[in-house]
Amino acid sequence: MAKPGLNPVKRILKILRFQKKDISAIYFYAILNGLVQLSLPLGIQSIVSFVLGGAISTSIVILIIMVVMGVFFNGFFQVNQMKLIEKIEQQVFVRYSFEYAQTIPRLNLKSVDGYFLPELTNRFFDISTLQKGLAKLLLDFPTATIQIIFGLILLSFYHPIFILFSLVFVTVVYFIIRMTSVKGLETSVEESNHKYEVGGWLEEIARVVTNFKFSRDSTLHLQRTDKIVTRYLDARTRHFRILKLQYWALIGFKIAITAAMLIVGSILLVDQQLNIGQFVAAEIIILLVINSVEKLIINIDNVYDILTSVEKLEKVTDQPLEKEGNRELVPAKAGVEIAVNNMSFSYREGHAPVLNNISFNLNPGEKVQVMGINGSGKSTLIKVLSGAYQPFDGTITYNSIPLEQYNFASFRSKTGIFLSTQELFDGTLYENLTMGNDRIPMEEIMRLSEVVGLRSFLKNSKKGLEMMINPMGERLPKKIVHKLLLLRALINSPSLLILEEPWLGLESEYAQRIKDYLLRDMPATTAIIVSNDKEFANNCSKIVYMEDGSIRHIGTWNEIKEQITNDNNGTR
Ligand SMILES: Nc1ncnc2c1ncn2[C@@H]1O[C@H](COP(=O)(O)OP(=O)(O)OP(=O)(O)O)[C@@H](O)[C@H]1O
Repeated sequence: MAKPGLNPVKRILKILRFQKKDISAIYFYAILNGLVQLSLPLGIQSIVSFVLGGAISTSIVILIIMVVMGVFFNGFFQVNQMKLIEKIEQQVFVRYSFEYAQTIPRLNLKSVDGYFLPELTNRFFDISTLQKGLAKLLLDFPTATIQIIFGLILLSFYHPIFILFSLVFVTVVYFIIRMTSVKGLETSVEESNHKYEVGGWLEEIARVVTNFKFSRDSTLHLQRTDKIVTRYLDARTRHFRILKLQYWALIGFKIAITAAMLIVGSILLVDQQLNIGQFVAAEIIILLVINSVEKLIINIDNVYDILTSVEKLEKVTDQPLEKEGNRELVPAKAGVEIAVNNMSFSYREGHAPVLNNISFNLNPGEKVQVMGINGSGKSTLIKVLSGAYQPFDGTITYNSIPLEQYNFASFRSKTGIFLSTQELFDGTLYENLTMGNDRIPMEEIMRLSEVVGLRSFLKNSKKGLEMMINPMGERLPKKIVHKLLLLRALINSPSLLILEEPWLGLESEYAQRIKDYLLRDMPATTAIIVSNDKEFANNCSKIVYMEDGSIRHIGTWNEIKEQITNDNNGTR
C-alpha cells in the first residue's frame, strides 16, 4: 500500500495498477465507442449528400440502418464499460476493507497515540467518494478524451486549418490544468481536513453526550461547531475559487473554439472548400468535441475528490506498523526470561521521557509486581514491554532475543495481556474470550471461569458462550467485563503474562483465587503484575517500585518495604 509522502496521483496510479486489465478493457471499449460515435456524423454527411442529390435509394436505407446500429453499439459498449467499472468498484472496496482490518491491529500504538482511533478510522467512508469518482473518471474521462482526439483528427481531414486548432486546443487545455491543479489539490485536501475536523467534533459530542446534556447554560457545543464549520467553509470557498478559475478558463476556451470553428467552417463552405454535407458533419464533430470538453470540465471537481479521498483513505494505512522480525517465541517449560537494559521511553519524539533508564532482569517463571504511585510510569512500562509502543531507547530482550526481532503473531500467541483500558467488542462471548482461536478447550474456559468468578454468570446466561456482547447497548456489569477480559488473558497458559490491576474492585474471594492461581498454578509463566497490593507483593519474587518514571527500589517486598515507608514518611 502507499507509503507516506507519496503524491496523490501516484497513489491513484498504484490503485489502478491492480486493475490494469479491466482498465485496458475500458479504454478498448472507449476507443470502439469513439469510432462508432464518429460514424454518426460521417453517416449523416453521406445521407445529406444523398438527399441533396435527390437520390433516395437503398443506400440511404442501409446508411440509416448503420447509423442506428452505431447508436446501439454505443450503448452496448457503455454497458460493458459499466460492468467493468462495477467490478473495479467492488474490488477497491474489498481491498480497503481488508487493508484496514489488517492494519489497525498492527499499528504501532505510539505513532497513533495522539489520535482517537475510531475517529481516524472514519476515513474509511471516503471509499464511497473513491468508488463514485472512479466510476465517473473511468467512464467519462477515457470516452471524452478519445472523442476529442478522434474528433480533432477527423476534422483535420476536412481542412488542414483544423490541425492548427487542434494543436492550440490541446496545448491550452494542458496548461490550464497544469497550472491550477497543484493549488486545486491543496485546497481540496484542506477542505477535507476541515470536514473531518467537524465530523470528529460531532463524534466527540456524541461520545460524551451526558457532559453536554447536563451542562449548565452552556452553548460550547455550538460555539465550537461554529468555529470549525467556518474553517471548513473558508477552505471550501478557497477550493471553489480554483475550480471557478478552471471552469472559466475552459469555458472561455470552449467559446473561442466554437466561434473559430463555426467561422472557419462557414468560410470554407462559402469558398466551396467544403460541401454542405461535409459542413454539417464537421459541425457535428465540433459539437461532439465541445461536449467532451464540457465533460472534462464537469469532471475536474471529481478528479480532486478522488485524489483527496485516496489521501484520506490511506491516512490509516500510512501509519507506521509495529516493527517486527521473524523470530518465534519458543515457549519454555519454565516461562520466558526477560532482560530490560537502560530502557527509556517518551510518548512523543523530543518530549521528556516518561520512563528513564529502566533496568531489571526476570528469570523464567518469576512473578514480579510493579508498584508506585499514580503517574509513576507503571502502565507505560507494561505497554512498552508488550511491544506495542515503539521505539524506545535501550534494550528489552525475551529469552535473550530483542523484542523487535520477534514475529508478533508468534509473540502474542504466547502472551496474555490485561490492560485497564481494554474493552469487549461487538461479538459473541466466545469470540471475546478466544479472539477466534478455536483450539482453546472448553474445559479450560470453564476452569478459568471458576478462578475469576464467572461460573455463575456463565451458568445463568441463557445462550452461554454464544451470548452476544454489545458494548454500546445493553452493557454488562463492569466487574463481569473485567473478569471476562482477565479470563481472556489467562487462557492458553501463556509463557508471558502482563496484567494491570487484575483484581482491583473484585470481590475479595475472587481476588484471592486469582492471586493464588497466579502464584501456584502458573509455574511456567513469567508474570508482570501492576498492583499496589502489599499482601501480594509479599508473595512475589521481585518488586519493581517506580517513581517519576524510574525504578526507585527493586528487590523482594521484605527488602524494600522499609525504604518505601521511609520515603513516604519524608525521611528521604
Ligand atoms: N498517552 C500518553 N501521552 C503522553 N503522556 C502520557 C501518556 N500516558 C501517560 N502519560 C504520562 O506518563 C506518565 C506516567 O503515566 P502512567 O499512566 O504510565 O503512570 P501510572 O503509574 O500507570 O499511573 P496510574 O497508576 O494512574 O495508571 C504520567 O506523567 C502521564 O501523564
